[in-house]
Amino acid sequence: MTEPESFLQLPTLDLSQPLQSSLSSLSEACQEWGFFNIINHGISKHLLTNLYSLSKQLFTLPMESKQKLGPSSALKTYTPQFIASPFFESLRISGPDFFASAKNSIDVLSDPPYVEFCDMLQEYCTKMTELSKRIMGIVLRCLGDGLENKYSESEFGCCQGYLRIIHYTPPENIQNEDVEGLGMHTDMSCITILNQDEIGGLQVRSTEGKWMDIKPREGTLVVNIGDLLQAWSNARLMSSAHRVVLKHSVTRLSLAFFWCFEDDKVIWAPEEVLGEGKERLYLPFVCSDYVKFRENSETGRFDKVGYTVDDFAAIATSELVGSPQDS
Ligand SMILES: O=C(O)CCC(=O)C(=O)O
Ligand SMILES: [Fe+2]
Repeated sequence: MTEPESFLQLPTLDLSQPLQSSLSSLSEACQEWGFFNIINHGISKHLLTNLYSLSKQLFTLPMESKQKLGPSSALKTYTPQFIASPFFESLRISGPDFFASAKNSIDVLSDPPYVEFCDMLQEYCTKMTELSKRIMGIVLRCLGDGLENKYSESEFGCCQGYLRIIHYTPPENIQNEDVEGLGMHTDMSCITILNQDEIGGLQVRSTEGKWMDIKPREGTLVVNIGDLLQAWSNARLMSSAHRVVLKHSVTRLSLAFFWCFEDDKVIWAPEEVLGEGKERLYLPFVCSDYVKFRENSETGRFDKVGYTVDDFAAIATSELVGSPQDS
């Protein structure tokens, strides 16, 4: 496995400041890495500490309990270890009614249920929804003047979010080796907002194939562009491959909020977004068809390099994989 050679210095968007001064560094970061940091985002330390502590408790429940929400249950909100990786498990909370989604799962898991946990998840996800809308607007501004007003509602107005609480349990006694907690992949979202704990381990792959650490910083959330936005922007915004490496024998917890197009949305870059003189790079495709393609090609194949939207809809490879219109 390649050793990361350095850590990546990403631009930080301060949401309490006027945007103008950071717009050009942000545009560059979105094109080159598809990753940037945000601060002063309105998520309190208190909320995060409580969410982390209750989430950790939840993952210490016995496997028989957690399996009640596993892939063969009715809810399917829990992903046990050995699906994404041997060390990764997660719980999914879906919108638009985050409280109901959290309560459905937590009622099954614990008796008595943690109502305060559902309240916190509702608060966190509602804030993430507001943040996602705001950040989407900013990213559209990076693509050009006037695009925020033009497309925020018309193209992104039906986006929905979901949260994944992710718990990593590394093997004991890791010694000078990188253990992948989550293998190389791109996100299937428009944007993802990630809170990683102080353990670190998130890495992004450069175009030359070098792994760069994205170090955790207190009070900072990481935003990254996902495949849906890469395709919608005709690859002017980059959905970079990333992974999580476990370097210490301690558990790690992260909160990943995915902001996605509605299932039946057809992804097709508007003319004005294509970029000057640029050809179209993607065939139109239906969002849920891409999600299905990824699920079918990845389940139980955590040792394989992940597929991306380029494998699914890039015009150059369309003859190999077939376009969604053919099926
Ligand atoms: O756990 C992390 O820090 C990253 C998770 C991630 O990349 C994902 O769930 O897509
Ligand atoms: Fe990811």
